Amino acid sequence: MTPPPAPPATTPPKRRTPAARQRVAGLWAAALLALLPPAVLGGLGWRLLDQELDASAAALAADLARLRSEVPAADWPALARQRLAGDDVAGRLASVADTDGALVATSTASPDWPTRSAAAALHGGGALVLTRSMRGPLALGALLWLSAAGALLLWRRAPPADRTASGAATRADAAVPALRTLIESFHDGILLYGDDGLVRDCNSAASRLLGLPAEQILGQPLARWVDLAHGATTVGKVESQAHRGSPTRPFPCELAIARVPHPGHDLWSATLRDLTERNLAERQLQQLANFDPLTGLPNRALFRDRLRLAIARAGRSGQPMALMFLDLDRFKNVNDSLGHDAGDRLLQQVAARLGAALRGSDTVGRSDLEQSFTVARLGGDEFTIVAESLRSADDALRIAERIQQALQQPVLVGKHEIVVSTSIGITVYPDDPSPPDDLLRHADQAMYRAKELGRDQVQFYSVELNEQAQRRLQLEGELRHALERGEFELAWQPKADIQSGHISGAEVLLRWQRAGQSVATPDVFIRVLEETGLIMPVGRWVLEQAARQIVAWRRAGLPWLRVAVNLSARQLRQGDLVRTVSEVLETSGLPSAQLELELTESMLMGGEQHQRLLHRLSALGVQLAIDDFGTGWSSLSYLKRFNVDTLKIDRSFVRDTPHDPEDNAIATAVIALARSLKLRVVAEGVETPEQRRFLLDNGCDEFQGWLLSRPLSARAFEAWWRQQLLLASGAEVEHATLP
Ligand SMILES: Nc1nc2c(ncn2[C@@H]2O[C@@H]3COP(=O)(O)O[C@H]4[C@@H](O)[C@H](n5cnc6c(=O)[nH]c(N)nc65)O[C@@H]4COP(=O)(O)O[C@H]3[C@H]2O)c(=O)[nH]1
Repeated sequence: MTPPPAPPATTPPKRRTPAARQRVAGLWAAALLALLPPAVLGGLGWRLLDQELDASAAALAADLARLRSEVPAADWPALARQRLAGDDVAGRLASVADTDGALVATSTASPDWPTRSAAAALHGGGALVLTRSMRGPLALGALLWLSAAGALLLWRRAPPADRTASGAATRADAAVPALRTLIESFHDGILLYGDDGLVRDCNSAASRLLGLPAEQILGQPLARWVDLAHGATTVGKVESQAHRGSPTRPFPCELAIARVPHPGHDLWSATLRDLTERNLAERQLQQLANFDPLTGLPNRALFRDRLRLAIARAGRSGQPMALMFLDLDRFKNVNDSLGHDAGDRLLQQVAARLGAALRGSDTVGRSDLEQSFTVARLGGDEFTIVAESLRSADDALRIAERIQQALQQPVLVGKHEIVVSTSIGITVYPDDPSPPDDLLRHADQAMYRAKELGRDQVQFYSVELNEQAQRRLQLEGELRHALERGEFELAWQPKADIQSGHISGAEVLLRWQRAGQSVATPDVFIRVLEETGLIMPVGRWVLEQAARQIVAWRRAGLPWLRVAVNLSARQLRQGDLVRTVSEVLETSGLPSAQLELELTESMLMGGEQHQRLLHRLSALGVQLAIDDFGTGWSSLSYLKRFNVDTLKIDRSFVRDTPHDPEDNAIATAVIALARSLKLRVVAEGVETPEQRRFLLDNGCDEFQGWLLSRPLSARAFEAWWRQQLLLASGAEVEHATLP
């Protein structure tokens, strides 16, 4: 790039500054000072010369008068001429006149102009005029005056430092190289230039910044390299642009211009600071503050800004705008099973797919209007899209469907092919005329509803949804205090040997009893507990309560009973589960073999970390059971790798046995798998004698379900259990009557 032409180095017509006025006054004073001493000296010298001439004339006249009195009158003129020719009057013109004024004698000298004459009367008559040239003394005086005036003028115009005492001057002289070294050490480029804009001097940083040796910079106009939009002599600091190398490349700079007082004429200094790195750092900071580092999409902060602008535009144009909230379905499973790196890569690919799906004006089959989209990642697996310039809410639905289609294609993450689906919540402005934060909340609520409807769904926001969300918020608030208010209870559901019907254990199930309300089952609140993290203290409470109860029953004379406690994925991920379990065992006195932890399949797939954790739990002597087996990401290799003791056939597979061949096949396959891996297999949700018979015939070990007992309060369970024990001890017949 060729630098712009240098602006004319003119200074605007200006009134004299105080400094300039001071300088002029100084000059007058200097001139006066310079003039006065030579004038005084000259006057005095002139007078002295005059007196000396008068005295010489008087002495010569006396000499000539004596001569005239001593010689005869006829000889006197010749003697007079002889005397005048003597060296006394050398250089001076002397003329002697007789008493009648006739010229008697005259010397031969002819003094240069200007001359001065002195007359003396000859004793006895006649007169003498002595004339001498004043050129010599005058020339000397003029020379003296000039040199004095010159010296004074120079003194006046020299910088104050130069007018210091000689010692200080010596020090200043010595400081000059040090000053140069100092300037050379500056990282900023410094260029010195005159009113004409031509560079007089520069430090090596300037030459480095401009990418040229100093020789190629000196004598050249500064404007060749630096954009001087504000003028070359406008003192101040501005951000500008400079040009480096040849051919030149522009770079941003900070330009500071200062006036440098200098004898004779002012100089200017331009200090150049390269802003390339600073600007880069600023851009990086801005990037960090506004964009998600993983996907490069706008983050929540930038998204909020864009949403505000989009609302304003929609308000002006009257064209609806849709806000979509996307959440990937079962993303946690990917994270848990394939690890966070895989999860990250999946999110990156989803971001790219969203961008690709929305690119182009025919996104919703329209080319008449220029639509614009903002895709952002709010965090985790949550994405938002602002779609502007819609015709109606239908457009938003078509966009959502397009996104779903785009995401349905399998994503390759490492060696794994993953199929993701997404739940989408939509709210449309101005149908929903809420402020930005509420719009976001409404889209989020709609997304929640979409998830509840069974994933991979699209749901629009509605007033009813809002009410539902309000209820959830209220639930959350109430759950936060449920533990301290003692509102949680445990329900106990027995498990029995499928053959003998002997009680083999019990599963504890959480219940929430709010004052004045019916008992709530986990489907009402467990998800909220998990999402809010409240599952951590509540989960610990369940463990403690269950262990304490079993020990209390044992102390009350009942046999040991293996108790199964459900765990949430969050309890595995967060906190130190092994420590919690061992503390609970220790404080309660429950033998570890009497505790069974029920996990879901997806929890097994949390990679190495979960594997280690489960091994440590197993090392404590605790039993591990896989709940709802067959519903998740069943993987035989996981079963082998973890020290699992029990498989539980999910009740959804038990429900339609023995009538549904598919369920029969799954149930028998799980049993066969458990047998071959030497695991205990428990069927849950057994409600009918036929189901029990079918499971028994196929080799199931234990069963659990309403056929045996519904979940009971601790007191009811104890009573039921005692009765069962009684029956078992005295009346085997009773069991035999079980179908
Ligand atoms: N239709 C039918 N249902 C039967 C039958 N027998 C038992 N059930 C129900 O099946 C569920 C069995 O528990 P789950 O599969 O571990 O599933 C549990 C478990 O995953 C979770 N949960 C319960 N308590 C806790 C807890 O303390 N911590 C955690 N993290 N989760 C819990 O909540 C889920 C639901 O618990 P509940 O509502 O108590 O529902 C229980 C139980 O009441 C039957 O014959 N027919």
